[in-house]
Amino acid sequence: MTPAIEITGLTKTYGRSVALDGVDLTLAPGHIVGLLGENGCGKTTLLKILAGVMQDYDGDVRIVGHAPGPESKARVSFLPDVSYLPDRARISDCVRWYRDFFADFDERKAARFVDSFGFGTDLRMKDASKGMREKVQIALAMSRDASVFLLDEPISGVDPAARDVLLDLIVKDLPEHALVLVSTHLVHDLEPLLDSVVMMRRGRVVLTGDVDDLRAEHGAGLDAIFKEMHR
Ligand SMILES: Nc1ncnc2c1ncn2[C@@H]1O[C@H](COP(=O)(O)OP(=O)(O)OP(=O)(O)O)[C@@H](O)[C@H]1O
Repeated sequence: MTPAIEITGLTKTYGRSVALDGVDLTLAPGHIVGLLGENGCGKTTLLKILAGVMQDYDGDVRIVGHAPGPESKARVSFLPDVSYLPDRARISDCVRWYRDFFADFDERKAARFVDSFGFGTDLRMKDASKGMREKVQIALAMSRDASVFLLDEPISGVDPAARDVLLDLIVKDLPEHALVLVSTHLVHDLEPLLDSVVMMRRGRVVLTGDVDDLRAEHGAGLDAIFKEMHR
């Protein structure tokens, strides 16, 4: 089966600063993978390149066999770590834009998700809290029938009780064979969801592995492994 993501020698610099330093990474479809690492280690940069929104890099990147571009973008659902929905938009507008823009968008699925939040589709983004915006953005991103979901810090703004609801939403009705690559600092919250992890440090991938294998090998949970690595 074609890898969901295949990266060879990926290097990205911002001026003299090296954000990604020769990243090699292959991820198979059908997994939920945590992208972990300290602040500034390159997670967002990596996700932006995979999403096709950052084009200036060296190395080879393939998403389901395609270099980042229109074909890969049609297969990738990207949730950035910033709020991108316009203030004036109502939730119903956002749902309509997604429907018009993405052929694989499931409007009924999105409506179910939004319904479950209980704040109605007339809500304007300017009146939504950070957490509410995050919920809407996750609902939109997860309502696509994508092959690869790239989620950058999806639950950082929501309260602990809402986190579980959103994590359920992320895994619920996931398209078969989809890869979910999710960056997070909330290792403990995401650990139950993850099949495997990619740990980064200073622009490099320093550890990859199956979560159960890592736990058995280190005799500790991901949080402890992460802290140990970054000590
Ligand atoms: N637009 C930019 N211009 C210059 N340097 C940048 C820019 N964006 C990121 N960087 C630098 O690139 C490196 C990687 O940043 P990136 O945002 O990818 O890290 P991150 O792992 O997502 O961090 P965090 O966990 O804090 O979100 C950092 O050193 C950062 O300062």
